[in-house]
Amino acid sequence: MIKVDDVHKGFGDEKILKGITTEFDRGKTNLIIGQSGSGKTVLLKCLLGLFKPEQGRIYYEDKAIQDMDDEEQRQLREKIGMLFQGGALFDSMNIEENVMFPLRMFTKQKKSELLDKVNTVLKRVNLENVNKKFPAEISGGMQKRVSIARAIVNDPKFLFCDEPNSGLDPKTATLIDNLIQEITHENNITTIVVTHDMNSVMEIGEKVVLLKEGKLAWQGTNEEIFKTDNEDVTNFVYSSDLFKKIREVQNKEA
Ligand SMILES: Nc1ncnc2c1ncn2[C@@H]1O[C@H](COP(=O)(O)OP(=O)(O)OP(=O)(O)O)[C@@H](O)[C@H]1O
Repeated sequence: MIKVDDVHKGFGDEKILKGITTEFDRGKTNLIIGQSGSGKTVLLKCLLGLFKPEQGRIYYEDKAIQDMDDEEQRQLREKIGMLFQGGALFDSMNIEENVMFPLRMFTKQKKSELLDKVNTVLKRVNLENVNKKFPAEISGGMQKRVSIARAIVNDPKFLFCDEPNSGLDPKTATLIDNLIQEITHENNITTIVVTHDMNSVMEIGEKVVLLKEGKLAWQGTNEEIFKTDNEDVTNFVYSSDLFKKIREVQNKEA
């Protein structure tokens, strides 16, 4: 579990996060949504300790990052998996080397043990026989699966995904979403996904946090989001014509 308590963050005179309080649950896919510029990435960077809030605290389980010494922060980083926007694989490394990268940073195990772990996670994301290929030689969806394998190879307790679907066709995007959710449940991970994608909200939004202009506008589940009359939610969700039509049909049927 990650708890965010009254977090404020700005740059110069500009206030970006204006007192965010929420919780991200363990064993669930927690989604942060909101319009461009609402502060999603800034919040993610605060959670990761890359930005220091001017006010407020962020708790990992029971301990606030603000109270952790350097060694505790290093230990925390070991428990975090990151799935970056665009995959961010190293072009000059083959798939096996890409997935092994975080293990090399954090462990001193023998190469054969590392390779076992790499093969286990590649198998988990349904990728076999690609070890010696380079990122440019596989599809975007496969690259994304490699990125997921790399994010979970260290057996993280916390998984952060920044726009995991960007650049994927709808079917592949759904496969990636479902994979993230399955791994979250299997390993009881606290997963946080930053997304614009309403399909992701429908598919895997076990907890959804909507930001608007640096404030928490609404939070709830994917089932609740389509029922609420909260204006910020309806403005965000039904800015898409498709979802507007779905709502019209639902209202007619009701
Ligand atoms: N390092 C920084 N220095 C100054 N301003 C920043 C910095 N990082 C973000 N901002 C500002 O914070 C605001 C929120 O940005 P943020 O990237 O969190 O939005 P977002 O909700 O993630 O948007 P998008 O969906 O487009 O990625 C923006 O106005 C941005 O210019």
